[in-house]
Amino acid sequence: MKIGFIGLGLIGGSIARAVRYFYPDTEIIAHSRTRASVEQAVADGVINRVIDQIDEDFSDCTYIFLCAPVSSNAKYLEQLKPLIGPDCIITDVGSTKTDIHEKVTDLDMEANFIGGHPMAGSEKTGYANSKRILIENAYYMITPTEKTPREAVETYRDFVASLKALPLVIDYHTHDYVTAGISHLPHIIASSLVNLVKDEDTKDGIMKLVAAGGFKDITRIASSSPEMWEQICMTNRKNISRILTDYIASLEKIKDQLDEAKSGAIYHLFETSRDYRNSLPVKGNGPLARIYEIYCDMVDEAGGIATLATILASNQISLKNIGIVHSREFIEAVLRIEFYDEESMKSAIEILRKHRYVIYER
Ligand SMILES: NC(=O)c1ccc[n+]([C@@H]2O[C@H](COP(=O)([O-])OP(=O)(O)OC[C@H]3O[C@@H](n4cnc5c(N)ncnc54)[C@H](O)[C@@H]3O)[C@@H](O)[C@H]2O)c1
Ligand SMILES: O=C(O)C(=O)C[C@]1(C(=O)O)C=C[C@@H](O)C=C1
Repeated sequence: MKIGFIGLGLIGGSIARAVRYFYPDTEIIAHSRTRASVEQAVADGVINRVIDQIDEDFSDCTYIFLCAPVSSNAKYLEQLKPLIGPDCIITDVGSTKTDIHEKVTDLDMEANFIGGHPMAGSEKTGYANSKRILIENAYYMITPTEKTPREAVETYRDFVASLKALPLVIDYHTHDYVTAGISHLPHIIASSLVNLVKDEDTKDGIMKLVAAGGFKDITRIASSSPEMWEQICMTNRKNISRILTDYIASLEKIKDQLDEAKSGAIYHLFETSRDYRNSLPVKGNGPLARIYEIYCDMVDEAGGIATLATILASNQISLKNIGIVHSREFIEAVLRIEFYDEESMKSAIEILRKHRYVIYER
């Protein structure tokens, strides 16, 4: 198998690493704007060759992954059209799908296109931050066209699953409606909140100084790439605008409830969100979902860690990792204990609590 990548940053690099791991003999070629990254990928053994411009080298690829920002991906279709073989599948990883599907239709390339979008990522960009396990256990949305051969869709779905992601075939309109709500609006909220705090801070910047877990948890994604997010917003304007309208209305409702001191309504706001948030499925949240960790108050005595480890070992519970953490979330240092599976973690919590350890679960 030969696979081509155009754009080899966080997502392209992560997929290339997964392909290299699960299909070591695959020939992987890549063209990217950042020359240093693709050269590093060759040095890492992740890809075989750097391609300076889009040429016949892409002609015999089984799959070509477009992994640049969304609007840039769409621009490559035209260059690829005269080059690709009849069975080649061009796929992308872009966060919006309508724009690229419309370009594919305009160019009459539907039989050779399957849209793709792994629901995993980070606020960090670039090949240097790519990880083989990034897409593992993450939903990977697949948006075929009406003319993509069904066998090609099935083969591609199996390929995605073989990289340990969770394929989900969906139409591209639904994709853009859904992602506006669970990804695009949250990014706008995070960035606008950060900018609001920047503008409302005291002259001596006390808000910035004391900002703690709450602010940091909800705004991590405000550090994401402006180039990528500008293109996402510009290619899903209608869906984002619609849900933004509903969101603004919900904020106005909350403001009215506050102004009128409707405490029951405010209680209901937090109660409903807590129940829904707590019901989110754990499966499909990317590699982080597979971390089974707890935090435990440090016992301030010599050999404290050894005692705790011995209690767990004598109950046949293996530890994956154990270490002291100094985190702003906890007043004192705590012990972070990581397990191999959920069952071990649950048993450990029960046993340690019986021994009067104070445990914090995530
Ligand atoms: N970051 C995420 O969380 C995330 C998650 C899922 C999907 N995506 C989608 O994946 C795609 C890539 O995002 P990323 O996070 O990997 O970004 P990134 O910035 O880490 O990587 C983009 C890569 O594309 C290259 N590039 C940029 N413009 C190019 C062009 N015109 N031609 C060739 N190469 C170009 C860059 O040099 C870089 O190597 C985007 O379409 C994005 O919507 C991102
Ligand atoms: O975890 C993050 O940092 C992300 O923003 C990942 C995230 C998201 O969940 O919104 C971002 C964009 C993608 O298209 C898919 C996933």
